[in-house]
Amino acid sequence: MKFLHSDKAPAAIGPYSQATSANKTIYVSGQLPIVDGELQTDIKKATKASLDNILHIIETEGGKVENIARVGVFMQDLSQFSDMNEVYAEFFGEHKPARSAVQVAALPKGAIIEIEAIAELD
Ligand SMILES: C=C(N)C(=O)O
Repeated sequence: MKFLHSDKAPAAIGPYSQATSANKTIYVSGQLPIVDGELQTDIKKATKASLDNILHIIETEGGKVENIARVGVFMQDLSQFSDMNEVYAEFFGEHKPARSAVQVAALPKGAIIEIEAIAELD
Protein backbone atom coordinates (compact mmCIF):
# COMPACT_ATOMS: atom_id res chain seq x y z
CA MET A 1 0.00 0.00 0.00
CA LYS A 2 1.14 3.56 -0.73
CA PHE A 3 0.34 6.82 1.04
CA LEU A 4 -0.40 9.48 -1.57
CA HIS A 5 0.23 13.21 -1.44
CA SER A 6 -0.39 16.11 -3.79
CA ASP A 7 0.94 19.60 -3.11
CA LYS A 8 -2.02 20.88 -5.14
CA ALA A 9 -4.51 19.66 -2.52
CA PRO A 10 -4.67 20.78 1.11
CA ALA A 11 -2.55 18.83 3.56
CA ALA A 12 -4.37 16.42 5.84
CA ILE A 13 -5.55 18.22 8.97
CA GLY A 14 -5.08 15.20 11.23
CA PRO A 15 -3.41 11.81 11.52
CA TYR A 16 -4.37 10.47 8.10
CA SER A 17 -3.16 10.61 4.48
CA GLN A 18 -4.76 12.54 1.65
CA ALA A 19 -5.21 9.13 0.07
CA THR A 20 -3.89 5.60 0.00
CA SER A 21 -3.55 3.25 -2.92
CA ALA A 22 -3.60 -0.51 -2.96
CA ASN A 23 -3.20 -2.42 -6.21
CA LYS A 24 -5.14 -0.25 -8.67
CA THR A 25 -7.56 1.27 -6.18
CA ILE A 26 -7.17 4.76 -4.71
CA TYR A 27 -9.00 5.65 -1.51
CA VAL A 28 -9.22 9.44 -1.19
CA SER A 29 -9.86 10.87 2.27
CA GLY A 30 -12.68 13.34 2.69
CA GLN A 31 -11.56 16.55 1.02
CA LEU A 32 -12.49 19.83 2.63
CA PRO A 33 -13.21 22.77 0.30
CA ILE A 34 -9.88 24.49 0.81
CA VAL A 35 -8.13 26.43 -1.97
CA ASP A 36 -4.75 28.04 -1.27
CA GLY A 37 -5.37 27.61 2.44
CA GLU A 38 -8.77 29.30 2.29
CA LEU A 39 -11.94 27.49 3.30
CA GLN A 40 -14.65 28.09 0.67
CA THR A 41 -18.01 29.06 2.17
CA ASP A 42 -20.13 29.31 -0.99
CA ILE A 43 -21.61 25.88 -1.75
CA LYS A 44 -20.88 25.98 -5.49
CA LYS A 45 -17.27 27.12 -5.02
CA ALA A 46 -16.88 24.69 -2.12
CA THR A 47 -18.17 21.70 -4.11
CA LYS A 48 -15.79 22.51 -6.96
CA ALA A 49 -12.90 22.93 -4.53
CA SER A 50 -13.45 19.55 -2.87
CA LEU A 51 -13.81 17.80 -6.24
CA ASP A 52 -10.72 19.50 -7.66
CA ASN A 53 -8.77 18.42 -4.59
CA ILE A 54 -9.83 14.81 -5.18
CA LEU A 55 -8.74 15.06 -8.80
CA HIS A 56 -5.34 16.57 -7.90
CA ILE A 57 -4.74 13.64 -5.57
CA ILE A 58 -5.69 10.86 -7.99
CA GLU A 59 -3.66 12.58 -10.72
CA THR A 60 -0.52 11.79 -8.70
CA GLU A 61 -1.10 8.15 -9.77
CA GLY A 62 -2.17 9.01 -13.32
CA GLY A 63 -5.88 8.95 -12.44
CA LYS A 64 -8.58 10.93 -14.23
CA VAL A 65 -12.17 11.88 -13.48
CA GLU A 66 -13.25 8.75 -15.39
CA ASN A 67 -11.40 6.56 -12.89
CA ILE A 68 -13.60 7.67 -9.98
CA ALA A 69 -15.93 4.81 -9.10
CA ARG A 70 -17.58 5.97 -5.89
CA VAL A 71 -18.15 9.28 -4.14
CA GLY A 72 -19.34 10.20 -0.67
CA VAL A 73 -20.70 13.71 -0.14
CA PHE A 74 -21.10 15.06 3.39
CA MET A 75 -22.99 18.33 3.66
CA GLN A 76 -23.76 20.61 6.52
CA ASP A 77 -27.08 21.70 4.97
CA LEU A 78 -28.98 19.53 2.51
CA SER A 79 -31.05 22.53 1.41
CA GLN A 80 -27.95 23.24 -0.72
CA PHE A 81 -28.33 19.87 -2.45
CA SER A 82 -29.36 21.23 -5.85
CA ASP A 83 -26.55 23.80 -5.96
CA MET A 84 -24.07 21.05 -5.04
CA ASN A 85 -25.55 18.79 -7.74
CA GLU A 86 -25.25 21.48 -10.39
CA VAL A 87 -21.50 21.83 -9.88
CA TYR A 88 -21.10 18.07 -9.35
CA ALA A 89 -22.85 17.28 -12.65
CA GLU A 90 -20.67 19.79 -14.48
CA PHE A 91 -17.53 18.21 -12.99
CA PHE A 92 -18.44 14.62 -13.90
CA GLY A 93 -20.32 15.13 -17.17
CA GLU A 94 -21.50 11.78 -18.53
CA HIS A 95 -19.33 9.88 -16.03
CA LYS A 96 -21.61 8.97 -13.10
CA PRO A 97 -19.88 7.24 -10.17
CA ALA A 98 -21.95 5.57 -7.43
CA ARG A 99 -22.63 8.16 -4.75
CA SER A 100 -24.07 8.78 -1.33
CA ALA A 101 -24.97 12.29 -0.15
CA VAL A 102 -25.88 12.95 3.45
CA GLN A 103 -26.30 15.84 5.85
CA VAL A 104 -24.13 15.69 8.93
CA ALA A 105 -24.23 17.64 12.19
CA ALA A 106 -20.83 19.24 11.69
CA LEU A 107 -17.67 18.97 9.61
CA PRO A 108 -14.03 19.64 10.51
CA LYS A 109 -13.04 23.33 10.49
CA GLY A 110 -16.72 24.27 10.21
CA ALA A 111 -16.70 23.34 6.51
CA ILE A 112 -20.01 23.22 4.64
CA ILE A 113 -19.02 20.17 2.57
CA GLU A 114 -16.52 17.32 2.56
CA ILE A 115 -16.24 14.87 -0.34
CA GLU A 116 -14.45 11.49 -0.40
CA ALA A 117 -13.88 9.15 -3.32
CA ILE A 118 -12.64 5.78 -4.46
CA ALA A 119 -10.95 5.52 -7.84
CA GLU A 120 -10.03 2.45 -9.87
CA LEU A 121 -7.05 2.95 -12.15
CA ASP A 122 -7.04 1.38 -15.64
C1 LIG B 1 -11.02 16.04 7.01
C2 LIG B 1 -10.89 14.74 7.14
N1 LIG B 1 -10.93 13.93 6.07
C3 LIG B 1 -10.67 14.10 8.42
O1 LIG B 1 -10.52 14.80 9.42
O2 LIG B 1 -10.68 12.88 8.50
